[in-house]
Amino acid sequence: MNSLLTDAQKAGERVGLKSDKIVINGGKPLRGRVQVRGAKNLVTKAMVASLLGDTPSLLKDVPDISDVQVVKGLLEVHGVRVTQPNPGELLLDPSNVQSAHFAEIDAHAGSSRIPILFCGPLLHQLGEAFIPDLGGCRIGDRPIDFHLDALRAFGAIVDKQPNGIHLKAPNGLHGANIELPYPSVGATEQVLLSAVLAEGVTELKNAAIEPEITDLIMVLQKMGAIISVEPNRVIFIEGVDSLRGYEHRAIFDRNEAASWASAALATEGDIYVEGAKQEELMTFLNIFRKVGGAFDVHEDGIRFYHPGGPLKPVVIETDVHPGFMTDWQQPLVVALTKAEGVSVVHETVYENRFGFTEALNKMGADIVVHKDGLANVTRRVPRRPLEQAAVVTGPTPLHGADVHVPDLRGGFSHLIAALTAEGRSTISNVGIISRGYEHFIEKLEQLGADFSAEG
Ligand SMILES: CC(=O)N[C@H]1[C@@H](OP(=O)(O)OP(=O)(O)OC[C@H]2O[C@@H](n3ccc(=O)[nH]c3=O)[C@H](O)[C@@H]2O)O[C@H](CO)[C@@H](O)[C@@H]1O
Ligand SMILES: C=C(OP(=O)(O)O)C(=O)O
Repeated sequence: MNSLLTDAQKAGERVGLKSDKIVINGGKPLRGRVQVRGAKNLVTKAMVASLLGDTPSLLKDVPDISDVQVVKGLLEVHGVRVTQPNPGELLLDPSNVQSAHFAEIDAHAGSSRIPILFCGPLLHQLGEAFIPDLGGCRIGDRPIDFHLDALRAFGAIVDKQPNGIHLKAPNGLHGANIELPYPSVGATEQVLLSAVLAEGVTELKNAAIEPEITDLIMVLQKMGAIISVEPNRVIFIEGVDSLRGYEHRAIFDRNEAASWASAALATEGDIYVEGAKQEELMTFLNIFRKVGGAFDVHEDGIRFYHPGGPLKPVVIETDVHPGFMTDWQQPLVVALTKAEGVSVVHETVYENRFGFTEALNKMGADIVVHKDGLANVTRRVPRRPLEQAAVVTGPTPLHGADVHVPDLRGGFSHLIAALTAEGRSTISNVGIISRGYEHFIEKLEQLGADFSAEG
């Protein structure tokens, strides 16, 4: 891959995106059907889990997104044979797992945060691991201290190097008692992927319990792991001697589903999201309804639509599951610019996740970001020192503008904003969107959007 390309161009190139820029003529409601497949936030981790087995794994409903390609490349440099028996399926054969050179690993690390999850499996298989500096969305510092503390507790020796970290486990990994300072998704996955083959029992307190974590636990249980999820965010893992491959259909991408739902509402449209399920979206659906959106739950998907009438302002606090997911707020904020009154979004998970609002303001929105958050005595989520709040005053009609995608969800919100705006918008750096939205250009076409992808 050409090293002069930007991260967004590289991400787009991995899935065959023809252009890093699209021009949208807004003002047309999105109507039609789209399909969501496996969740980026599960599929990539299940791919890493295949490293732990001694027979091949078969993963189904794998979306064609660039983060999947990044993890595929990383597995391949470590000797895993990755093939596609049928569209949307990956067969992952770990029978020849081997060490890779740092430069090779670094070249494949891409814009994803998944490389950090290779630590436990590689330590089990090879006794050492090189992990390059991480990509992923730039939405805060995104430290990896919980990951490294957990790995040290298992007995790993961590050596920080200029471009990444090197880990060794000369005496293998041993079960540990770990309490996370915050229910981090990634750190919980790190513990799961390390503990399943560690000697002895691991007790993890303050674990994340997102649906994608439950799905990963199901994958690991299919492989032969013994994991029990207890009340109050406690997980026990009894280490076993070996694991086999799994066959698994990935949980649907609830973040993509919520994004299309927000697109339907903001554009005053009607989108049937095939593959969306109610249970994992319950918190989103409540807020969607409070804002004025309508939905019908069906067996094979959910229809999201604007039923007419004015949209209403809401107060949202993003949170860990079962709270309002931080990845849902950006697309929904576009609909909030159309609500009659003042909405507030408290972002409590990341310290810098309102970068996308600048572009919305350029398009005519009235969004004020309070960098130190806002006091609110009636709130549900305990206040975190890092949080910010966005105050969205509506309704403000949006007009076309030239904007640059800052991150994955922010990028999708830019697409929606441009689709609702009066006139023409040029959106650059759209390759980032292909990190997590499968075939989004084709889906926009299916929904009748008026746009062209420029070279
Ligand atoms: C690939 C993937 O699954 N990404 C998701 C995952 O990210 P990711 O797993 O990176 O998110 P975490 O849950 O770990 O992060 C939550 C918070 O914990 C902090 N933290 C995390 C680890 C650590 O070692 N130290 C630390 O301070 C982070 O900076 C952040 O403030 O969960 C997030 C929260 O649901 C989602 O927004 C991302 O879409
Ligand atoms: C923050 C996100 O992803 P990642 O953790 O992969 O950067 C996201 O999916 O919105």
